[in-house]
Amino acid sequence: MANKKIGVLVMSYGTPASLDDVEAYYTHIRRGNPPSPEQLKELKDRYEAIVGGVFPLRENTDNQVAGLQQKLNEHTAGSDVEFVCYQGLKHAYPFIEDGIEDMVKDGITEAVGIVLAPHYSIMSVGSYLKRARETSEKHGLNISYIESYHLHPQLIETLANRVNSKLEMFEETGATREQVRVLFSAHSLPERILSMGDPYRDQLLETSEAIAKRANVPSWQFTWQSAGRTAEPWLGPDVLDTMQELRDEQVKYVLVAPIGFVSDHLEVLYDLDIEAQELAQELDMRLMRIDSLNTDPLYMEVLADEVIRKSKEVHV
Ligand SMILES: CC1=C(CCC(=O)O)c2cc3nc(cc4[nH]c(cc5[nH]c(cc1n2)c(C)c5CCC(=O)O)c(CCC(=O)O)c4C)C(CCC(=O)O)=C3C
Ligand SMILES: [Fe+2]
Repeated sequence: MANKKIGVLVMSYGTPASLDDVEAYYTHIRRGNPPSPEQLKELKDRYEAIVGGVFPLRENTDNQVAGLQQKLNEHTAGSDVEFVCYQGLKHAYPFIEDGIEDMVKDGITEAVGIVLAPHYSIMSVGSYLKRARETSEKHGLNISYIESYHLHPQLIETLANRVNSKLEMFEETGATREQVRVLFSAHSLPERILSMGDPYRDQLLETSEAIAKRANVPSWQFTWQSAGRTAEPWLGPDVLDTMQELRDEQVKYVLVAPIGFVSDHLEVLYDLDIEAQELAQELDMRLMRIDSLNTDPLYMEVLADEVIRKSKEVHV
């Protein structure tokens, strides 16, 4: 029988639960400033284009948390430790603060926090951890964090498999591996993160390089996507500009691998599958993307392994 319960705070960006929730969600992202009707319509249109009436995005995260819980149970069966997962979202209910308060209510005193994003940035993971830290301190919860896991061997393995299987699909249609340009991509952030010494870009390049090596990718480069529309400069080049350049280089086959995202989100289903795909048609280019990890057992193993390792370090 388990006599020690350790809480696991599973954090992510959060996605609205329905089309009606988009306004409140967007207002939260904009730090309480409601979007203009035009901005709201534009975002709602993007969601509508991908969900077609149903709204499956929240389920992706719910399923990942359930998958991690199950993996952790497998690992701890018969031991005296039990892990209990709680969700904490940045911009939607249950918020990071709610997850921590639920743990405290359940009598949990020790916890590990992990984010459903492998790469650390002050502006992404860093801000999740800051909020978790502040709320935990208020409640006297002893919580430690996994900041990144961008080179975890099973993460590289499963992403390399996904790249490989799409390269094979290209080969089946008559292209050679050398003719396919693999574009590793991630969510852009404001350029100023670089002068802040942020590890985000370097970690993304390390993941890309490790996958390229393991999957024997002859031709690849890194590009950004989904930049915000604010006045300040965001990291580039953007995937759409990169595709224009590839056309000038006569590249006909492109495989995009959005390694900064771990499940099917707006950035994958809209920015890549609709927007980038439309451009590919215009450029007479064949564009594919790797499947998202979602509840991939190897990804669940990565998360469980990180949580167990951290808990052994801190909560012996
Ligand atoms: C680094 C990063 C990740 C990856 C790491 C991580 O996962 O943390 C990420 C993920 C996500 N971003 C998401 C959605 C949105 N992000 C926005 C806006 C912004 N993202 C930013 C950064 C990131 N975002 C930033 C700096 C902004 C500007 C405002 C702000 O400072 O926050 C906006 C506003 C409108 C727009 O600009 O499009 C939306 C709707 C969804 C859920 C989509 C769904 O529902 O499927 C997910 C997974
Ligand atoms: Fe975002």
